[in-house]
Amino acid sequence: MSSVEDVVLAEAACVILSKQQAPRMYWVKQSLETRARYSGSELFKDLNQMTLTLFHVNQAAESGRRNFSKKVDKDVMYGTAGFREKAEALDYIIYRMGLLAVLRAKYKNAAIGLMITASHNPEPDNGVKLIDPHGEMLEVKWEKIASALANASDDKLEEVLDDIVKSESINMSREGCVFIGQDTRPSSPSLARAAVAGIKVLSGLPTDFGVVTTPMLHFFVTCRNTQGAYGEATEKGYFTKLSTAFNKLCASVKLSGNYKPHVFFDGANGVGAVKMKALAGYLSENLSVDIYNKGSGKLNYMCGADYVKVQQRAPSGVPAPPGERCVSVDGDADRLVYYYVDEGSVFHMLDGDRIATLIAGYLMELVHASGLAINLGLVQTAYANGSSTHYIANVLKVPVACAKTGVKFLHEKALEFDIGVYFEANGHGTVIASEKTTRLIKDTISKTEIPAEQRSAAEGLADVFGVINQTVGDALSDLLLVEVVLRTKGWSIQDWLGTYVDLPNRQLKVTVKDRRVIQTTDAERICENPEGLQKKIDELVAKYERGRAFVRPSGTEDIVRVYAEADSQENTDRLAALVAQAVYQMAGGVGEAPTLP
Ligand SMILES: CC(=O)N[C@H]1[C@@H](OP(=O)(O)O)O[C@H](CO)[C@@H](O)[C@@H]1O
Ligand SMILES: [Mg+2]
Repeated sequence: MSSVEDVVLAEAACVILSKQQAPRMYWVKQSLETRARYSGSELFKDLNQMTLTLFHVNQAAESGRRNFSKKVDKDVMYGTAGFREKAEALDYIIYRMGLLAVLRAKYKNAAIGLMITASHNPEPDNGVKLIDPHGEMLEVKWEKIASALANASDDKLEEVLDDIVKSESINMSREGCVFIGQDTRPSSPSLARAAVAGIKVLSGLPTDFGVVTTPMLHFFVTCRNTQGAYGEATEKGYFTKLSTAFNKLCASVKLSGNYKPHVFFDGANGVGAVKMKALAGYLSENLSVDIYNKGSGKLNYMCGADYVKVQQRAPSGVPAPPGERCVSVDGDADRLVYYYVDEGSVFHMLDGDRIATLIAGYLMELVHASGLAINLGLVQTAYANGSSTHYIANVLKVPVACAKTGVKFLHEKALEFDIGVYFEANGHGTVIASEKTTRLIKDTISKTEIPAEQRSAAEGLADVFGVINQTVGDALSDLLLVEVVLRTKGWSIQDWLGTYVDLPNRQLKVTVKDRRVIQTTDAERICENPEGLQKKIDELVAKYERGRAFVRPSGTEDIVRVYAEADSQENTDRLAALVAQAVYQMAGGVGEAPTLP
């Protein structure tokens, strides 16, 4: 037994003795005595584990009570985007997520990511989410564990931590490596310190990457856990991987048609602007980027991808001439939307559905040209515009699947295809390839007996997977891929918009007493509870040409969302308002009732 472990055991005994927890005191004493007798045996290892756990868990709870006491009584929930709250109510949650990240890292025996951000939400908010070993979102079972840990009272903290260690059989002597990232919010640095405190008290190993985009942190985690096979876990490694593939793809296509290698970039006054500036330095003359909303204004205020998508208008602060291709990213740069304003000052948006169709169409062409038997599919949510679904299925002839809102559900569904493209209408999405497909593409490139054209298409596919961040939707990486496709096709943004016509659509929010009364099925397209609500929605929808509507409880806000589309904006707005009224009446609406337009 090493002297370090001796000290740990001795300290554990002191801490627990001093708290006069009689049963535990007895237990630790016994374990120390037994150690002497069984030193070196399996039984000793178990006892040592238990004592280590007791010590750490006790220290974590003590330090939590002392420095990060629980401030709010209200229960919080680890939702589709982790925890999101007002920043001042978050330090204890983030401290506890630091603890949980270490437990998860020890459980998985791999590095785990901890990102501090509230994405597109207002500047005074903040949040935290954990990233699993392959860059995925935290496993659903652990979301519940995260909520239980965040909601435990200070005096129950030790018990809850102990339960997690025992129920998940966590080996506490493993390394607990946690990668931390933060967005540019003023509250982020102190919250990152809370995370580090939580990580250290459980003897975890924090690596703080400072200000990074959420997708960069996903990338770093994946690089680390693949021992560098996915790339190098540094900013330089990230920029180099993306830009090398992008520059190669650009070099293979001459500038033609209406494509101009230039975009106006709205950075939402956040991290996207900072990292785009760095990335632009790697792109040589293949793309020039004019960056606006670089951080002098308020984060996400009247700018950014969410503002542009929801308000359906151009952000302030971007002086783009009419007809010019513009993009907006959100506060942590995992969402991307394109837009332009025409000569008549009319705003045109090209959202996640458009990006998905553009990319899926391009990939389908490469797959056909490569002659490979690859099953390509596209995953959307119920929020996808009906016209986009029709275009993908009937014009591009790419199979479409529908998943529940929330990236992890889309990602999961996309895994069912050899190559899965997934995008939420709000601009969050990416492309993933199965291991088998990645291998097949690689093998094809190296087989000289395969015709050169097919090999070159396979090389194109390989380069697409160099540009795209497969770990998660990534605004910067998606931007590069969209630019490659437009360049290849020789398209202006107007040409791209011309592929199909969006149906008018409207999103509304309804506040109800308890949004959990709304229960849905069939990828959230059907409402099962409250009884009778779906029947009412069906009746309303039937009255409108090309009508479609659904309702679901938000995972990130305390509201119910209503979505509607129909043949005209006027009809759409009316249908949305009627459905909102039905929700208000049948699902316990509070505050002012929704009014008709
Ligand atoms: C309609 C909509 O845009 N919903 C968003 C929003 O979720 P809600 O559960 O709808 O609040 O935030 C999620 C996290 O960013 C994102 O995945 C999702 O698409
Ligand atoms: Mg985001």
